[in-house]
Amino acid sequence: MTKHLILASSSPRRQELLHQVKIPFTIRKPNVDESQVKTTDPFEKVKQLAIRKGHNLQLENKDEVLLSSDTVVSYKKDIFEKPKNKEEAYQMISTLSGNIHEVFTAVMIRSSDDEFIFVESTNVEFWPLREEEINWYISTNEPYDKAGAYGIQQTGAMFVKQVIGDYYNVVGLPISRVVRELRRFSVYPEA
Ligand SMILES: Cc1cn([C@H]2C[C@H](O)[C@@H](COP(=O)(O)OP(=O)(O)OP(=O)(O)O)O2)c(=O)[nH]c1=O
Repeated sequence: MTKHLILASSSPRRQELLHQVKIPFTIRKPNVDESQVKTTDPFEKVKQLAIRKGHNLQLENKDEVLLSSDTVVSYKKDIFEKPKNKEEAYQMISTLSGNIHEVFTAVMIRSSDDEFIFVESTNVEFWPLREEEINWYISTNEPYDKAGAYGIQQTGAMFVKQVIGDYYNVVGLPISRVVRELRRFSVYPEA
């Protein structure tokens, strides 16, 4: 029997990507204090955050399947989440300038009798950036709701020299793998 997806996320990108592949869903927003997760390892961090978001909400019946997710940007030993202000946004983008960084997204899928979590990683290379273009980009206000202070799917595209791995993972959900894993939970696209 087909089950119904509950998206435990307020990210507009995750909603758009599920719409793009025609998976019907209902949004239920988790309320999680992300500062409780202390690990400095990006793989562990996204995993623990996705688990917290997923377990913050109740499954209301056996026909529901819940999906939660978390994305961070990582360069060398640093983890970049959403910048809190202009200075943090500048610091993040200037660190990424001219370098290859990694984007980690964890996805947790759970039903009343099963649970599965995976982490996908994508490498992104930025062109060397000028101070003026970084400041101009920050003035568009695009960085503030995005891990690493850029949106590859928006104006941030102008920084990207190459993407190695799943592009959609950078946007916040590795959608083709998600479709495959959801099938195992009896959640399918609808025409
Ligand atoms: C790197 C990058 C991140 N992002 C976004 C994806 C995520 O929405 C956000 C990382 O923050 P998250 O904490 O993963 O997600 P969120 O707070 O937006 O939503 P929720 O916790 O309710 O699921 O950064 C982009 O949109 N484009 C990009 O290029």
